[in-house]
Amino acid sequence: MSQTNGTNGSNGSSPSRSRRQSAPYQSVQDYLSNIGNFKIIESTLREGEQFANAFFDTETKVKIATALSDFGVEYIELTSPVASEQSRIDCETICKLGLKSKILTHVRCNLDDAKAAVATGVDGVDLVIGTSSFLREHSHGKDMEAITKAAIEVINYVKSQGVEVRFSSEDSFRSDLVDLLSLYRAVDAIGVNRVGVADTVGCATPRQVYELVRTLRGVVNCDIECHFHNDTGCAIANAYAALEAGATHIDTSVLGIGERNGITPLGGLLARMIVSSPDYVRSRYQLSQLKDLENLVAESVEINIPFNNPITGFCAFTHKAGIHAKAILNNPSTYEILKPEDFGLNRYVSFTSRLTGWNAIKSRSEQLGLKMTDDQYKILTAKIKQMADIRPLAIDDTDSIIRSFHHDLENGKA
Ligand SMILES: CC(C)(COP(=O)(O)OP(=O)(O)OC[C@H]1O[C@@H](n2cnc3c(N)ncnc32)[C@H](O)[C@@H]1OP(=O)(O)O)[C@@H](O)C(=O)NCCC(=O)NCCS
Ligand SMILES: O=C(O)CC[C@@](O)(CC(=O)O)C(=O)O
Ligand SMILES: [Zn+2]
Repeated sequence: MSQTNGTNGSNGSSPSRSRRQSAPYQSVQDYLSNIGNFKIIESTLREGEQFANAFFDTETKVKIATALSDFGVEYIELTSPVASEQSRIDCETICKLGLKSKILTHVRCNLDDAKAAVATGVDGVDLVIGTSSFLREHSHGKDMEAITKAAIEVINYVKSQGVEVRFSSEDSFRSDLVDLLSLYRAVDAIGVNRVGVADTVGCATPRQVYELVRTLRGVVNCDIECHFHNDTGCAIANAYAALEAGATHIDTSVLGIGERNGITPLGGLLARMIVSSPDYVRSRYQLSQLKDLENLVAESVEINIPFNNPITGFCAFTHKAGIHAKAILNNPSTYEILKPEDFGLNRYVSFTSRLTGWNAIKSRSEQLGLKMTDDQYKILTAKIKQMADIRPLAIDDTDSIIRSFHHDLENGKA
């Protein structure tokens, strides 16, 4: 595959014109929308530890937390200190690193857990309690009145310790809306910093998310955090819909790792957001570190990065079909909404298949320093297609065909 630097084909159009071209379906922004002003609560070290393959020793947690902070996420959420003695020690260790990101830990909504959380030295405590009938009946057994009472008691305690506090309702999308709004209103009234909406089972659609968050935005004054599981493949779209509706914070994990098939992935969310809010995303996050960050986490939990991962999947910036290749070589925006250079990556134009066209072969020949006429490139392309019809060609194979064709031309044999 040949690499292009993405600089050819610039059309030199005015900023407003190119903005229109890059986002043709963007409408005038809704006044509620936070797509250009959101914060990331990075939960690889909490939700991510719930991923089936995850085992993070202290050294790995420190490496991941440091990499996340260097990347620029605003918050890092850690496993509850009551989960185990090592979890508690690790939480204290990470708090003492002096990272740029604020450190949070995630605990059940009870006083004992909250005291253990505050004692670790975190900047904030994320409280959670299930509000759906499923969880009220089968998880903790509390009714809405008892949940509200516990929430108020625990939030007041955390606030009294001078620590930021968030209150989230687990399984929000299968909870009664009136119950939910009354609970959020009650915690907002006592000064909670954020309320959290959680699609715990991944059942919500973007439209449902938009409607719930927009309604909630009218009920509370505090920030709104959203957490989306990916069971039905909507986790990134739901995060986007939440921001459009006025959510302020989105939970992510690197590669989306978490309970079952996980949550909104950090890279996937940024792929979505950089298209909508390029200046905001480029100014806040060290995008060229994304690949290393994903590799670090992938190695830690012993998985491969999926081929179709946004941004870092091995073929995310590979263009194969001849029609695409020609246009990409003229102007990368023809078939790319993301710019690989934003992430310190390169694009590749394939020139080794039966789908290859002569423009790609011309480009590759020129990279090899071999000049021919357009008609000669076309004959050469036909030969490559003939070979590629028989078996997949490697780059070296194709380069050899190009070189030998050119050599024959020079020697009057072709
Ligand atoms: C938290 C933890 C230490 C509790 O362990 P445990 O006492 O052995 O209890 P179990 O895990 O079997 O059951 C969960 C308990 O939490 C209670 N609970 C569940 N959600 C709760 C909530 N949001 N607020 C308060 N209590 C809650 C349940 O009622 C149950 O209590 P029980 O002892 O009366 O049965 C353990 O589950 C753990 O290490 N968890 C890791 C963190 C985690 O589960 N995170 C998921 C995200 S919420
Ligand atoms: O604190 C939140 O907002 C989300 C919490 C949680 O991750 C809890 C869980 O593991 O079930 C969820 O998905 O509901
Ligand atoms: Zn979750």
